[in-house]
Amino acid sequence: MAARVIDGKAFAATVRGKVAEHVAQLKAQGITPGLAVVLVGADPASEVYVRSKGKQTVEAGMHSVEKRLPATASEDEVLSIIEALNGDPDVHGILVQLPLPGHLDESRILATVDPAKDVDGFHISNAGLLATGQKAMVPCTPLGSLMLLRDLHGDLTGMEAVVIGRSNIVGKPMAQLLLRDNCTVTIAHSRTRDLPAVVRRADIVVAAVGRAGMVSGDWLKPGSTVIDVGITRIPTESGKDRIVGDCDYASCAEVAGAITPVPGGVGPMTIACLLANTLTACCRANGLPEPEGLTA
Ligand SMILES: NC(=O)C1=CN([C@@H]2O[C@H](COP(=O)(O)OP(=O)(O)OC[C@H]3O[C@@H](n4cnc5c(N)ncnc54)[C@H](OP(=O)(O)O)[C@@H]3O)[C@@H](O)[C@H]2O)C=CC1
Ligand SMILES: Nc1nc(=O)c2c([nH]1)NC[C@@H]1CN(c3ccc(C(=O)N[C@@H](CCC(=O)O)C(=O)O)cc3)C=[N+]21
Repeated sequence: MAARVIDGKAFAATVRGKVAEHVAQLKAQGITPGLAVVLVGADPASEVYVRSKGKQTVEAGMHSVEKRLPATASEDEVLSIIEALNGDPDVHGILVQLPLPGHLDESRILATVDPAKDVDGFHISNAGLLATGQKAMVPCTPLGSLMLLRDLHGDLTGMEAVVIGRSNIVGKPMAQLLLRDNCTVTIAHSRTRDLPAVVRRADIVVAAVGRAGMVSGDWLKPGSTVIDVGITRIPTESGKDRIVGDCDYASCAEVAGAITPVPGGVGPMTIACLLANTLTACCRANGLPEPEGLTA
């Protein structure tokens, strides 16, 4: 039987609608949540994301700030922009678009963002809070993936989850969230022996690798849920890029019980969760109760 297609695009629109409702309530009290995006250099893919983040921020009723620096910007210039945003009371969320140009020290830059405004959840203090089961800012892509899984399955307790990829921005926080929801979690990576056999154990597979079509349907346990985080750009004859995931969609959709498409799966959830995190940060900054259903 063909897998159910998990409509991340539609779910993300619902999340953004909830965020917009909360924002309207805050604005009635004279509070406008604000998100600042810092973009260093002009990577074309980053330009696309930053533009759609700005548009969706404004559509949700929030204040949107864009700080652009040339690819040649010095580390001190980037740090002083972040420090200014840390001190700006109209800004509740700060996102430094990755990847950064190679001459910049990414960990030093991310560590400069005020953890309370770290809507990406990349600051080590947020990573540590998440790992120790405390209230944190949770990275957007794992948070969005978890929302899709909870919507599909309700309680995840006892499920076997295999996360492929161990990056600090996707794989590791994803594994932490699944663990917190009582899954039995395995993290696989490039040194994993017999990856297909590991994946075959999984009720839930999260693929966050960046290798187009790597996971094939015959790796999957029939009926399992596949969350495809990967995004690889493939040039097409028309000159416009097409994006594909880490899973071979055609063969996986024959075996899985449910699968996220690329595009239209996890990607839109990432941006919706960025707005949700900005709202959460704004509520915390103002000592107000947090929105329900929009945090982990
Ligand atoms: N949809 C969205 O919103 C988002 C999508 N992405 C996409 O998700 C993907 C992953 O991103 P990110 O985590 O930043 O990537 P990284 O490159 O930081 O991490 C990739 C991970 O995949 C592992 N890996 C590489 N090759 C293999 C292999 N052959 N078998 C098993 N594991 C392997 C690596 O292992 P090792 O550690 O051993 O090197 C590493 O842990 C990318 O395609 C990215 O574009 C990212 C963020 C948001
Ligand atoms: N500090 C930081 N935080 C990030 O969250 C971050 C980042 N840097 N750098 C790049 C990655 C990638 N990322 C995506 C966001 C949205 C889509 C998205 O909306 N994708 C759509 C389609 C987009 C298209 O067609 O290109 C989809 O999958 O349907 C994808 C990927 C966030 N990232």
